[in-house]
Amino acid sequence: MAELKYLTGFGNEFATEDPRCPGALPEGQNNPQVCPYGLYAEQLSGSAFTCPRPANKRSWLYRILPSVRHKPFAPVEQGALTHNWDEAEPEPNQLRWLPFTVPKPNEKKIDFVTGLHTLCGAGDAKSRNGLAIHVYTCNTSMIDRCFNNSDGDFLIVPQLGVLLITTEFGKMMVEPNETCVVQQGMRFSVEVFGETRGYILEVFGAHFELPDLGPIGANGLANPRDFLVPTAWYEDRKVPSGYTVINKYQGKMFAAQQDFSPFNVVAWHGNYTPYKYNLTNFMVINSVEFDHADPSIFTVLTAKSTRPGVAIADFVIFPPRWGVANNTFRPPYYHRNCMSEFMGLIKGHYEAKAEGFQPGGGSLHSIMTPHGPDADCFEKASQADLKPERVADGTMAFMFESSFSMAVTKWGLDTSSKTQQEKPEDHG
Ligand SMILES: O=C(O)Cc1cc(O)ccc1O
Ligand SMILES: [Fe+2]
Repeated sequence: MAELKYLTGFGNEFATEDPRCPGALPEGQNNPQVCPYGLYAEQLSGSAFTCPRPANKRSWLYRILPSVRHKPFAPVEQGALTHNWDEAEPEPNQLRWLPFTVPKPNEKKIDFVTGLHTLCGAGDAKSRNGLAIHVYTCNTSMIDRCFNNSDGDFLIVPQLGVLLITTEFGKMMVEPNETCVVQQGMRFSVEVFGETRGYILEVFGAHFELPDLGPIGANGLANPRDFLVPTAWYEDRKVPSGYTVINKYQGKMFAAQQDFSPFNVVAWHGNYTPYKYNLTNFMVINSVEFDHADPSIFTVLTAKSTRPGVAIADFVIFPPRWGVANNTFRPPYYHRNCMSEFMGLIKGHYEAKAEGFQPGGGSLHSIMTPHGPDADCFEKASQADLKPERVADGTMAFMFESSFSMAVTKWGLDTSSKTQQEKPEDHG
């Protein structure tokens, strides 16, 4: 496949045409009486029409047929995806999962959508406030099927296998150690190339933003120019046997048939787009004299709540970096947090956790659940010679941190990946 081209910048006003159709973008207006090439103009709104300018998001898509040309939506098999937070009793203990099992291609063919499993979450899509954490495990590409999430935005963290994501806005290749965001309502289809696994942070009612930098200044952490946005790409493809548009709406899966590919957008402009980001571009800030800084210094993206400084969810990474602090216990401190902490591991190991935390697995430390380094880590770090040292080289752990008190799903508690929680005697 030819190298994909991307536009650059976080939240910019972009304009792009498939090079096969120069002049497809109307000039000077959004909906001329007749669009170039006889295309249909369609707006996709990502914010209320009346949101203040900095938060106002919409894009104009110029397409061969309008999205409305579909048969009715009807409920379909739900699998392990749910927004029902009352399936299981509350569980305040530390939870830990071994790598989530990926189905072998010769066993059962599972694509990205059928491979979605909800682990935990809170709040709801109806009142537009909350989150869900899913894992996807799949082995097959979506063929003549696309997905759109009417409930919220997906921040996708691939851990195993590359995703080739075709969206209405164009194509993105996303590999482990990268992340991508597909926002509410954007149709996409996922091609995979073998056994594939990753994590999804879904937020309802907010979009991801770059965190404010305060005294850090104008640069640092995830820099806006490193975010990549697809360029327009279309196919003019009739599908007489039926193309399936899957729609997650209020936590339920629906499907509608149409007789053409939805990836028929010849040109688009706007600031409401999917995007991707390579985690190695993160400009890491840390303590250079003493003490362990809070992990908020590693925030890549935040989905803010209406309370200042309080996130519906943050996406935080633990990248390779130098540890230099003097007279300091350098690993994460023991703590109890008024936030929920779900952690996953893309590669390598995480300094503060015992053996059970492996790439492709996860852990949940819920609100006020005590946690911290295991005894071995405590012992070593308390006696370490504090010379400058590389921390976490070759590794990438991450955290979805939320102000919501999350419920764990039945699947999350019953999956064979669920393992022994940390034992008190492992600590301190
Ligand atoms: O619990 C964890 O491992 C995540 C975490 C890391 C850190 O450096 C400080 C606080 C924190 O919650
Ligand atoms: Fe923590």
